[in-house]
Amino acid sequence: MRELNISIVGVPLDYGQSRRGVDMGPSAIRYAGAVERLKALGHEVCDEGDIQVSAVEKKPNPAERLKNLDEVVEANEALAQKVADIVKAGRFPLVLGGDHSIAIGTLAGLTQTYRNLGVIWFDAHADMNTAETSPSGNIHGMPLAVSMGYGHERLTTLFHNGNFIQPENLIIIGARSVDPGERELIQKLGITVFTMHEIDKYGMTAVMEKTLDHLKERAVDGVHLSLDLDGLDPLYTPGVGTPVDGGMTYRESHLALEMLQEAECITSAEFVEVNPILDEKNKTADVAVTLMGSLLGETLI
Ligand SMILES: NC(=[NH2+])NCCC[C@H](N)C(=O)O
Ligand SMILES: [Mn+2]
Ligand SMILES: [Mn+2]
Repeated sequence: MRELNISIVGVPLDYGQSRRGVDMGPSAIRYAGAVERLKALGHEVCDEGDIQVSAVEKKPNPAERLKNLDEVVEANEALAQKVADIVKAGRFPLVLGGDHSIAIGTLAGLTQTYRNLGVIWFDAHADMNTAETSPSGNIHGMPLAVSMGYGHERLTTLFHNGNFIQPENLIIIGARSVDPGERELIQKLGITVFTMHEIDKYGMTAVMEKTLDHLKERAVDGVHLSLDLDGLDPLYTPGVGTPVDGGMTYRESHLALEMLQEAECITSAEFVEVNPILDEKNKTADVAVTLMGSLLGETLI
């Protein structure tokens, strides 16, 4: 097993969507024992604390296409800088959300160093809306579009050196709620999506083998795993703001991450959308931590 120098960064941000509570995700994940679990596997772990997120009152503003744009930009700029510094120090960034808009900052930080980054996006959603296509105005539904250069200029230029994620380097796994504008962009860019249909039909083993083969063919120089806990079925992860029935099982998700561990390809990861207010006895954060274990070296025997 690879022994890593892991830097944990919490992002207590909930401005990328409308429900409060997901800002407490990092605390819930720490409480579930993330640091201890990873140390027990032999990794060196440094908890670098949380990114500062300014506290303002969330006011619905019907004229605002993108909700809380200033706050989302500010937190993501700080996160991008932090992630870039962690990578430059030769460490493995492990980012704890927070809503999924934080992937904008994580990916902007990573692409400072990685020129041909692969991204595995584990999610019920495609998160590929723009201001024009979004049904909600929630920025957590937009980070993938932004990371490929589509969307509001303040988001696409955030901490940016013009090095976007190549659409061919992106793989979405577990999708089952895709908006019309997202479907168009997926088709236009030829994004690889393994929806629940493909997972049901071929099984998770085949889906992960195809994912790994694809990234190898693309000759990526790093692979980021962005794991939205709503990718799993809400039976297992009820503490998320936008649950969608018919998701991946607990074992399918573990298998996927165990296969990524066996392939030793992941160079950074983030776990997002844990909302302890909506959760049942911290179940969703507990699942996030057991998944981190599988991703980073835990085996059943
Ligand atoms: N990261 C998430 N949970 N995203 C949910 C997005 C839901 C919907 N597609 C929207 O754009 O509003
Ligand atoms: Mn989602
Ligand atoms: Mn998401």
